[in-house]
Amino acid sequence: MNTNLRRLLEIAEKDKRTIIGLMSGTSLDGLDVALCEMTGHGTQTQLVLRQFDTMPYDAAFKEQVKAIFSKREVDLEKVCLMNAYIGTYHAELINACLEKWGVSAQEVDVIASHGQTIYHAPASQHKLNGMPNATLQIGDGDHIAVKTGIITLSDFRQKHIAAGGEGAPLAVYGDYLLFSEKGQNRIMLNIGGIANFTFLPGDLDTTRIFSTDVGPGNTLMDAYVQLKFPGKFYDAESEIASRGKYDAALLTALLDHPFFGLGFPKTTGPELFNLAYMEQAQEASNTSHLSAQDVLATLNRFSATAICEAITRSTQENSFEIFLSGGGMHNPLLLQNMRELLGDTVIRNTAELGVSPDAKEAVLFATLANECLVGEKIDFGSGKQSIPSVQMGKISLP
Ligand SMILES: Nc1ncnc2c1ncn2[C@@H]1O[C@H](COP(=O)(O)OP(=O)(O)OP(=O)(O)O)[C@@H](O)[C@H]1O
Ligand SMILES: CC(=O)N[C@H]1[C@@H]2OC[C@@H](O2)[C@@H](O)[C@@H]1O[C@H](C)C(=O)O
Repeated sequence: MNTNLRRLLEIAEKDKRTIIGLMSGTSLDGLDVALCEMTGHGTQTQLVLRQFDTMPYDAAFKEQVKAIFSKREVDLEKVCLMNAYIGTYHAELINACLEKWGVSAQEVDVIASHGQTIYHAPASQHKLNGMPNATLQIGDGDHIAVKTGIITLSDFRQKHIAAGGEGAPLAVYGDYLLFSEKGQNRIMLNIGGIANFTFLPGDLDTTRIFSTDVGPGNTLMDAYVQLKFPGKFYDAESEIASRGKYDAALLTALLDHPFFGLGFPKTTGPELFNLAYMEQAQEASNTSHLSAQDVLATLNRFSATAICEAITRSTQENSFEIFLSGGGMHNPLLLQNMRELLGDTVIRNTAELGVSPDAKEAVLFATLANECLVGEKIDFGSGKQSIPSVQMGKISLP
């Protein structure tokens, strides 16, 4: 038997697995690297987060990715090159983390790599009859496996689509396995570039679990800051937006899109929520004259409104607690706007559940890899909210 295949079987038979989860999102702030120790599987999964770092991307790399990111027309050669380049770059960042942590590659059983989404095309957005939901993440897993010497699982989203989903959100699997709590309805809300949440019922009725994107999180605010304030990547501590006030006419125009009328679940991305979307709303509301501070305050209110309206529209429960994760939770004005819109709803974060909010998405991919290696079918959701019951991840042997 191939020695790597034998190694894979040995890993699957271990009581405890050491898995590195990776996440690189739409903000392009860096590669999230989470070193996880996992025992069990399914609802018996036990996780210890041993190490976590976000390895920052250099400015040149951010520009290289942005040149091929969420655009209908791109230089195909650049896409081809970046698939290999990102795989190699991620491998280098992983090796740097292992050295920093004093962990040898031999101690790591597998890597779970999300890769870098460069285009997301659910049928509700591409509207091409007869064509499937589709999504594309690059950063090839074979390059990571060879350059770290560690078996690597990658490209998780394709199986989700093959089994009837839109390739996202995948957080629902880890949210359900790690954060369900009897007697407490929970909303696991991730505020990344795009905001998404999972509803976890306190009665543990798995047919009532669902997960959906809700609209922009940080992505529009970040894009606008990068446009208007060169050298800045985001509105740290909402310092800029806090000096403005939101414009009701622009907010109404931003919310006036068919996406917000779609049922749940649904997914989206910067393919829709981008600067062109904002400029169209400004033209429609005759608000192109607004100051940068007022526009940013309005984009902040827009994200908060999209999030809160989706939660209240989709959750029939009269009591639930929200657990935040993702970088948007560090945006004070966004949280203030959400509290205004949600009243006395309790807003906490996943650190209170033992998982750093910044590490959560990388941890979720480690959980998906664990399920691929030792999990069994999980049946949850129902009807249109049904969630593909599949193990995900392509396996790359070093
Ligand atoms: N101190 C802060 N003040 C305001 N915003 C912040 C702060 N820290 C982080 N953010 C926001 O969080 C973003 C990074 O968050 P995160 O890493 O979750 O994004 P992401 O990985 O792109 O998410 P996703 O993959 O879900 O799109 C930053 O681009 C910024 O918008
Ligand atoms: C195609 C893609 O990369 N989607 C991301 C994006 O970022 C947030 C939201 O949109 C979510 O649906 C998803 O990532 C998280 C990790 C998910 O799949 O749950």
